[in-house]
Amino acid sequence: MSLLPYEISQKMLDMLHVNASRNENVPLSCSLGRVLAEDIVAEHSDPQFPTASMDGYAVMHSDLDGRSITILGDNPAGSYEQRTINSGECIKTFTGSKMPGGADTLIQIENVTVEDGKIIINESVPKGSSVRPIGEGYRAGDVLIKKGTKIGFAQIGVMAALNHVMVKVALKPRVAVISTGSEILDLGANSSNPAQIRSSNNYTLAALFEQSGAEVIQLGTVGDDRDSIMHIFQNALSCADIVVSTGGVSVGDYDFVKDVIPGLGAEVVFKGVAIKPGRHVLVAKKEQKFVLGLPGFAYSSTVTGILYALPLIAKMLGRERAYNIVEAELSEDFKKRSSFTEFTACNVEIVKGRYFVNFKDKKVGSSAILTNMLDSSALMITGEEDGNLLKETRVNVILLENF
Ligand SMILES: Nc1nc2c(c(=O)[nH]1)N[C@H]1C(S)=C(S)[C@@H](COP(=O)(O)OP(=O)(O)OC[C@H]3O[C@@H](n4cnc5c(N)ncnc54)[C@H](O)[C@@H]3O)O[C@H]1N2
Ligand code: MOO
Repeated sequence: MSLLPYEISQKMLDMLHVNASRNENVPLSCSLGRVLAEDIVAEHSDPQFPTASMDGYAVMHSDLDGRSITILGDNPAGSYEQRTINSGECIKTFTGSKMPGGADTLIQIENVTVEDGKIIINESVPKGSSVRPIGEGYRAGDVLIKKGTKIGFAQIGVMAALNHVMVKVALKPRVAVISTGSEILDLGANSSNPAQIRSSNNYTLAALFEQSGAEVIQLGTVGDDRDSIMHIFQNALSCADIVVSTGGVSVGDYDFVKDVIPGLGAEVVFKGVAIKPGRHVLVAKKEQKFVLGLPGFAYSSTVTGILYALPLIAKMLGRERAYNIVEAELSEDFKKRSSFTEFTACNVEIVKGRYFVNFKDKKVGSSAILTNMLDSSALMITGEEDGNLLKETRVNVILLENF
């Protein structure tokens, strides 16, 4: 079986045309975790007027020379103060109030004594003190949040401040997930013999895709039966943008998925990539939809889900990239196991702003070991040309948080 180099498989994936223009309007309060389908531009500056940031007296700084200053009255927050002060005058002004015209400084209540309708300055403050200038936060016309951004708490707050009651977000791509294999038992199903294996792949992948912004259609498990597999794939294709299956793509007598996918009328983009784990991965396209046949092993299916499904989901959402790759330094020697591009579960530590990689408690074995991805794990990438690597070598790692 000839295997495609990893870099070429990624280029081919990247060249696939993906429909990235579908969007909907949702209430701001329902938009957490969704992906913005438009730039958020400030319609006004923040603040729109010079605004007090302390409770005190709005004054002319040149008056703070020890003289007493006459209080004209109160200016509570929210009132549209129209008065202008002249030299020798002040207005009691509160945190959040628009500053009166003529005032350039706010002297706090704690710094003055009030006597006979006047303030006496006990301790002066610098010019402009406790006044938020126009545009302190942003100016009208500033692009505050870019299209393609995943909405988090800060984005929600900024959009609320701009009175975005509704938000235009990318439609969630629909991803159907299927586990194949006669030996696998779906969650909660009774076991009839100890050789059966509890299915984890369809749940791992569903969680991974949901975390990446997709809507998941969980289709459970199907046995190694050509007709049943064909039937479940046809159903999946009728309702999903991407169909992702695990198992049945290698060379065994019961590996039917690799034959069923072309039988669906899907065009195989590639099958077999020089990666470890996941060399049997199959990517196919049918019109605007995609079918991914991932290998059955739990670690292989998760890694190939990250490498081949997440970029499609990200593109459909209009996001720039599916995951973050950072440069890190090996804290220990690393033994490469194959001549393929390898994705090795590792621990990532941040020390003084730099990433370091170690393999403490990571087991070396088959591609079934999903527990290697627990804790603060990442995937270290070593290329086809790499051999064993010495401590302190710089490597690239895929961070597995914040998809
Ligand atoms: N003669 C060869 N044998 C194998 C080759 C090969 O090239 N020649 N490739 C090996 C590699 S590498 C992989 S990866 C697997 C991939 O095989 P399949 O995709 O056909 O997967 P299965 O055989 O169906 O399952 C493999 C393994 O994973 C377990 N599994 C399956 N589904 C689930 C699930 N939903 N949850 C948890 N675990 C699952 C399954 O029980 C098997 O143990 O083929 C190698 N063989
Ligand atoms: O393709 Mo397999 O995933 O190398 O174990």
